[in-house]
Amino acid sequence: MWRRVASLSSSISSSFLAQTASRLNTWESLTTGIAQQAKGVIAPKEKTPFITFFLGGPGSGKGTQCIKIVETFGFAHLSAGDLLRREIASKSADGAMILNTIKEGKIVPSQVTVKLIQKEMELSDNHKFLIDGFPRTEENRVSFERIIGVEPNVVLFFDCPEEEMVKRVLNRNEGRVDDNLETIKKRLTVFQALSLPVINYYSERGKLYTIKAIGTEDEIFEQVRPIFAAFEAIPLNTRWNWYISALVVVIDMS
Ligand SMILES: Nc1ncnc2c1ncn2[C@@H]1O[C@H](COP(=O)(O)OP(=O)(O)OP(=O)(O)O)[C@@H](O)[C@H]1O
Ligand SMILES: O=c1ccn([C@@H]2O[C@H](COP(=O)(O)O)[C@@H](O)[C@H]2O)c(=O)[nH]1
Ligand SMILES: [Mg+2]
Repeated sequence: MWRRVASLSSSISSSFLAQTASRLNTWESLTTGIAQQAKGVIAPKEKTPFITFFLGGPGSGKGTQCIKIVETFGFAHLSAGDLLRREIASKSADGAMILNTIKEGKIVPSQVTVKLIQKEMELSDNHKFLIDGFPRTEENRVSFERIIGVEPNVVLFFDCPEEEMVKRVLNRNEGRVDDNLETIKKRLTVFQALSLPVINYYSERGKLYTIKAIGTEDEIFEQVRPIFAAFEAIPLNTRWNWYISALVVVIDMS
């Protein structure tokens, strides 16, 4: 259906098309969510989940902007890194393995991370999830889709120069075991090799919103705000809403 609408005119800007495709994908993923609920994979909730994946290199400013997104748009913030650090602090069975993996700048096995995210989603009363720093690898992505049974509605990517990311991480001063030059270099290599393919995957599906993550925190948020504001403006709870927004697109184009 969305492909038919999208092919009506080649003169529409690609960003507009990407936005439209994304809205239509929202419908696709909502119906997938409903199907998964029917199969009992995820607990039925009053509203279908709206999922944002927030990706970007170490120190690109994801966590900082999550605070603003939560304040403004009321998402539940799930930082994969924070969930893993909580496992270390609680000395859980996986704690020692997670600590070593983080010190090495490597990626924790998907099943461990996805289970932690799943638990938080199930415990939350919210239906809007801002999943920060995940999926880090294609295997993470596939594992999330298989276990949770839904795809993201929006994927945000913070594009930041390496020099700036290194500077920010070294100044962070939060006592993180991975905030040292040796681990940062490893994390940057892992990001390039394993996380960029995930970003490319979502770009090809028209779900990716890339932000140049340099400037002040407020300047960056002013680039982030319209992305979520657009989704707030058009609630997609029903098929009719969907058709209406598609119609608006067609009228806009003519
Ligand atoms: N726009 C900005 N300009 C300068 N410093 C910033 C900016 N945004 C965030 N910072 C600072 O950079 C550091 C890293 O930011 P943050 O923790 O939000 O990054 P992150 O993407 O979550 O990193 P990680 O993936 O390592 O968790 C923090 O000390 C934060 O205060
Ligand atoms: O999905 C994930 C997220 C994180 N990790 C590990 O944790 C650190 C820190 O993550 P931040 O998002 O920067 O807080 C990361 O370098 C990985 O080692 C992970 O394995 N999987
Ligand atoms: Mg962070």
